[in-house]
Amino acid sequence: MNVYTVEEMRERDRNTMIQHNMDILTLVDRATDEILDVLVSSICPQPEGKQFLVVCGKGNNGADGLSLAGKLKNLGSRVVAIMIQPQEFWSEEVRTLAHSLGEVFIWDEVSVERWDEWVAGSRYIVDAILGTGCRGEMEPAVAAAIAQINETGLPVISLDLPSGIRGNNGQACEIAIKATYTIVVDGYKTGNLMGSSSVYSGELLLTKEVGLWTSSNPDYKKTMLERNQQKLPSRSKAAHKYDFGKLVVIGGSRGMEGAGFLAAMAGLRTGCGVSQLLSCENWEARKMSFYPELMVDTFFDHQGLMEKLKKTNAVVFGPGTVYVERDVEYVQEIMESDIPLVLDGGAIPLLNDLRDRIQLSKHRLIVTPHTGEMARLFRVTSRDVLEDPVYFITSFLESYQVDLVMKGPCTVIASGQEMFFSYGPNSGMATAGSGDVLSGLIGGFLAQGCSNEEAMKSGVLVHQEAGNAARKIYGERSMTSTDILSNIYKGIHGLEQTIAEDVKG
Ligand SMILES: NC(=O)C1=CN([C@@H]2O[C@H](COP(=O)(O)OP(=O)(O)OC[C@H]3O[C@@H](n4cnc5c(N)ncnc54)[C@H](OP(=O)(O)O)[C@@H]3O)[C@@H](O)[C@H]2O)[C@H](O)CC1
Ligand SMILES: [K+]
Repeated sequence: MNVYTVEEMRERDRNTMIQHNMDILTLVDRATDEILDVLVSSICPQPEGKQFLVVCGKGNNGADGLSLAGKLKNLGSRVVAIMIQPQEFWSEEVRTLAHSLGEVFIWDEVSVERWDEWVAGSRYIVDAILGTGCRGEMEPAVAAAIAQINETGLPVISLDLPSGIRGNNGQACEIAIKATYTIVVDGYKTGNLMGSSSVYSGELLLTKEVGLWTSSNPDYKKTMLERNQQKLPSRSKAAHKYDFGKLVVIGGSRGMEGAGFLAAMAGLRTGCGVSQLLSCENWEARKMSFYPELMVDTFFDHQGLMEKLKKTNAVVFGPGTVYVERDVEYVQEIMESDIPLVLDGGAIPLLNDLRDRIQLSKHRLIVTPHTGEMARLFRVTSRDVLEDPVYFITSFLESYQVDLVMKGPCTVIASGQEMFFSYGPNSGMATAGSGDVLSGLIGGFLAQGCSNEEAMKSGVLVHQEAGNAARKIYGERSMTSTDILSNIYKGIHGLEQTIAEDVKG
């Protein structure tokens, strides 16, 4: 399933029209065939006799609304179509569609009584006010309509995006539609997945592709992260524990001891044979091991560290550490050895110190910042990153030449010329230690010989599913990172099951 920015979507529309000699009305017609298909199959199986209140804007999102209204009418539904803007502002396409629909009302001319009567008689509201064309400032008439729709209590079906959610970053304008369903046309927009979109979108439902031109060579190919893209490391019954790899987590510090333990333990749960937590001299992990199955040790200098990393297949550096300049040399040494390395937490700011030396790394580094850590690296605010996440992801790849897992409500894996979006909103994942579990999972897969891409994908998928399983038991409020950790097995089972089904065909 592809993901597009608004600019990419516009380019696709433009090229489809030029290369296939197609006009906007044909595109809208194709889009609403697919929207109707989703509406009937997933929301309202018997639309005949039911009333839909369809509220439309002056652009192509509004054209989608009017075209859908016509098709619902043909199926025997009752339709009340309202245009927000007066006629002089309508696009050519909107004019044509409104004309063929027959009766269309203008927002400013609708009395309160009429509105109340329509709301009382309707089963659904269709929100076709704004789609990908939404810009920041909200016009008063649009804001008023959105507020009034939100107050009705009726299920709202938003077309493409909830009106007021911006198509690239998912940020809400000062007001936005609170949808029950959002039917997304042709491919996810980055704004369907990121920012606060999950608060407004309700259930996301994607239409089939509508036959738009698609670049065979995009700057960055963007897709949804899907389970069936994965394979797990193989396991032999005759194996020795070192055959399954050894992970070392260099983590924890005074006051943040648990982070290192969570990461090391998460790694062990992926199936690696040995997992060790190493702490440096200022905090002796040995004195407080929470888990008997972990090896725990301390190092005091370079030599001590490299000695301890013998027979190590992957290192995660940074869960629960704080930035110390001395760590630059430790990280550099690991980079120059043959050991795959994940930089997390307190080790992320070291990237700026290491910038000139990253090319010396034998393995491409994996870095796992959340948006705040990303912002600090670029010396901007988190708000700046949230305003244009795709720009910052691409800048990150280009500036540092590393692989990236940007953690957030929608975690994004970025590597080379590709991005993978993992969408599955769960507020319970925003809890202390959740990121440490994730970096440990990625490290655990790396230690078993997975490539960076496989380890990042499996790590993110397992983390999300373990989080969903923890939510089922404890709920989003009460679940903690220990609960995510103890449900990792369910995430792994999920992946194993998908792989088994794929093999069966
Ligand atoms: N890509 C596809 O497969 C297809 C998508 N389609 C649908 O088209 C929309 C995008 O349509 P577009 O016309 O580009 O944009 P919108 O309909 O979202 O709205 C643009 C108009 O709204 C005005 N606007 C923008 N922001 C605001 C605001 N905050 N307050 C008030 N008004 C606003 C803007 O007017 P200007 O004054 O700036 O000129 C625009 O005119 C996409 O989302 C799909 O639903 C088609 O189906 C074709 C296939
Ligand atoms: K909309």
